[in-house]
Amino acid sequence: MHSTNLLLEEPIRMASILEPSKPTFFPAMTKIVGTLGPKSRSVEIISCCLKAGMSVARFDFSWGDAEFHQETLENLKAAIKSSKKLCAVMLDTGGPELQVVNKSENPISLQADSLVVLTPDQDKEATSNLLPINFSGLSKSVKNGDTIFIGQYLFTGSETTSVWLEVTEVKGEDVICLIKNSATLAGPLYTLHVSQIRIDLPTLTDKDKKVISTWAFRNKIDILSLSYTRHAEDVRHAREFLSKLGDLNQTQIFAKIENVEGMANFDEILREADGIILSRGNLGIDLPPEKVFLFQKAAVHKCNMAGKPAVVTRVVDSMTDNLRPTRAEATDVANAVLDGSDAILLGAETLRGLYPVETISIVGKICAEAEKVYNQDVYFKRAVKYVGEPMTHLESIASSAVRAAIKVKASVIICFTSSGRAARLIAKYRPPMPVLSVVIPRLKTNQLRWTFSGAFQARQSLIVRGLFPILADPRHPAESTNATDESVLKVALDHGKTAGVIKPHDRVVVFQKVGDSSVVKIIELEN
Ligand SMILES: Nc1ncnc2c1ncn2[C@@H]1O[C@H](COP(=O)(O)OP(=O)(O)O)[C@@H](O)[C@H]1O
Ligand SMILES: C=C(OP(=O)(O)O)C(=O)O
Ligand SMILES: [K+]
Ligand SMILES: [Mg+2]
Repeated sequence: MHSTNLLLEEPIRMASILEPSKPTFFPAMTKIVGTLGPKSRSVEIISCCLKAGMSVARFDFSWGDAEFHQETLENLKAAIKSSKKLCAVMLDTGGPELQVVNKSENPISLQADSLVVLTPDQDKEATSNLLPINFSGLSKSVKNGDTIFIGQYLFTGSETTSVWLEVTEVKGEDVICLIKNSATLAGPLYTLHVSQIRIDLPTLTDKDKKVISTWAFRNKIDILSLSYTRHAEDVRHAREFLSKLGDLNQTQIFAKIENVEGMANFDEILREADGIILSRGNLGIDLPPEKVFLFQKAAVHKCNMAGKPAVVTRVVDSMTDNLRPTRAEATDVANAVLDGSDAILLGAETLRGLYPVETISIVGKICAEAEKVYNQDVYFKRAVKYVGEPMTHLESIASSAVRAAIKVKASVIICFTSSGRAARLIAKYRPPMPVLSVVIPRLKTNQLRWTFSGAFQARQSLIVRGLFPILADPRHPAESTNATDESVLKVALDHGKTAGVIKPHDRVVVFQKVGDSSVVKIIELEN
């Protein structure tokens, strides 16, 4: 590989490593998505999560019912209000997920070198030799020698509750497997992953559609996380479904790449999706271990070049019950940032972990350190080269804004945006300083009522590295006149000052569109 692929500012003085990190108003430019569940659903804990740096809350419908998630969401709203921190809401679908059906919920011990039968007959009791599952097509999909993994929901890999099976025989609808390691399945939800096998179920299931048209519709979710996306068509289909549900036509779709089929169709999926989640939990099982990092580097790079957010999952599993991550995990978080990720998604750590707040805080600190040595210069040149010439006016000005901000050592970039597009384009060039994206609402009508756009767009930028949104007052006219021009800018500057990112005599780069032209201006503050 070419040496410029090392996206690290060099050289680093060893002594500088020990310099304590300066406290900043925000933990990191990289965003943190927290999965909310039993250990992270009180107003108090969620407030602490927000203050520690969580900017997106994930509600995973693989698990829990709508009522449970609604209660958590109401608490999230209260926490947002009291902590004055913005947070986007992400709904994660169940999708074609295979599950063990264990009605009694009694623990089941599986012995290495014994046989176990997977059966679609859900009336049967789960035992050490028989596991009912929620899918009748398994016997048609697998063949002898295939590998099946069964793990607790949000398995971390370090439990003694995960088991590997090898298919030895297919008998009617049953699949007979050899147990490769001893394990005890204890807990309410166990998922199955069959390595590199296509599961003949729709990506958006009937259950998912029901949840979206009720829970998601009621709560106007910002981001749909589409589990097990395998084709661009999956994204198009989900988009069409959302488009008929009122405000959900503004919801973004993040495709979760969880298996080799999604990986093989990555380019076309990326074209359709608004962002990508690298679901390393499932993908880490589908791929041979030695290939996981290659996928990550290639996928994050493609997302960066497309200017679409890349989210990496399963980073500090061991923090589910430990106060410190392992060395490998801490290094992995930093590498995800150096690879160019926008956000880190926490699963078991925040959902059922003992230390949800500490986890967010430590991950934020690691991200911040990695950002400091991220080789923006190499990245910038690569991004410009990738786009080629001629660039669109907007992209040319957006990248120039980032360059200007670096050259004049601006403390922030202020970007006016309505759709969020301009802010995302600036973020694409990975400025080392925060971007305050001032979202200017647009008045729109569906012939029944007038509404303002902007709220979705502001929250959706909470998953993009470096973007910090401010929703402008809708009473300001969208068209910038000289009078409003200064006033909205002043609100943004005041916001930056209160937040501590802008100080007297700082330089600030402002990006805006005036009429049809994109404009960058550099302002030097007096006080
Ligand atoms: N200084 C300013 N004060 C208030 N509004 C502004 C200012 N500068 C630009 N705007 C408005 O912000 C909006 C930005 O939206 P737009 O340029 O369409 O961005 P995008 O392509 O990101 O949606 C425009 O309506 C523009 O008139
Ligand atoms: C986040 C993941 O998926 P799930 O929704 O099953 O947690 C993953 O596989 O990494
Ligand atoms: K899920
Ligand atoms: Mg998964």
